[in-house]
Amino acid sequence: MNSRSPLGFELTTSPNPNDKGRKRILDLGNGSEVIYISRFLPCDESWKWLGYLDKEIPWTRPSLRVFGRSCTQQRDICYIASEGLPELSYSGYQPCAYSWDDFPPLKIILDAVHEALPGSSFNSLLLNRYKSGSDCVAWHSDDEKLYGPTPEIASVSFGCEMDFLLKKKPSKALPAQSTSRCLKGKAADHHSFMLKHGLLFVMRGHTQRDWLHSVPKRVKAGAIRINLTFRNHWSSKHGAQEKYAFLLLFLFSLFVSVLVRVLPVVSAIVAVLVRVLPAVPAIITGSLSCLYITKFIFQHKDKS
Ligand SMILES: O=C(O)CCC(=O)C(=O)O
Ligand SMILES: [Fe+2]
Repeated sequence: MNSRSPLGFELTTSPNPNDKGRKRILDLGNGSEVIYISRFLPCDESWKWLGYLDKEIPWTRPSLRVFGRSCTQQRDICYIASEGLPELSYSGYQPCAYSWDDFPPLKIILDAVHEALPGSSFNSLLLNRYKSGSDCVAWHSDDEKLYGPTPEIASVSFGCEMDFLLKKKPSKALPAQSTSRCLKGKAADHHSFMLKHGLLFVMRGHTQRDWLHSVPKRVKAGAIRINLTFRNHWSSKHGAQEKYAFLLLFLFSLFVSVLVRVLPVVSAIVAVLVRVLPAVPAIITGSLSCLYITKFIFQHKDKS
């Protein structure tokens, strides 16, 4: 796939077939997993993408309200969403939603991500730019209701390598101390990944429900890093469709359970009818004959 960028160079997403990165899947347990494909985009192309994104995207560094205090977000962001989606809002900030048509080359990466993740369907994109070593993302999970119960979040990285950390949320069922003791020797509750230039990293299943992630500050102030996080924003239409499907399923199961109870009664009535019906002509003829004989006897009795 090719598209001419506003900068005049060809932007492609067709990775070098000889250098195509392998898809690795890490099962985090309890229905959470991450996928990473290094060299998802070829190195040279990824540098072109970095240049394009750095110059063409209208980056903003928003002011947020966190625990009642205002602070500046420690990275630049931009938000792109398909038409008709409800507005995104977090920590008292509502980013302006740009359209995919404002940045047509981004559709090339969107298509490549869809191709790499069969069944995925992303309709919004949050772009992050880390300009210096002090830019970062604190521990959080992207578990907003608008992403649904098991969000799939696919992120493509460009530029300077940064660490991506995952840590398990404390279990609600057990006190914090006994949780770590219980998990000892079992599945790890911390993971660290290197977000390399051109890498596709995906979190899915219950990862947002059960895990926190962060991109910590770098000790050495390095070069710029840009990251694209593709998300599927549940529209109210999806929610309504789900409720409607649930109602239909409920009515159908109610109908089946009533049918299962009523069916034996109906079949008993049918069985009785099947036995009685052939006798009906005989019963009618017999009754009429009786009537006629009784009438005949009474008429002759009156005359005599
Ligand atoms: O920069 C990254 O790789 C992660 C960004 C992130 O976690 C987010 O935008 O929610
Ligand atoms: Fe995140």
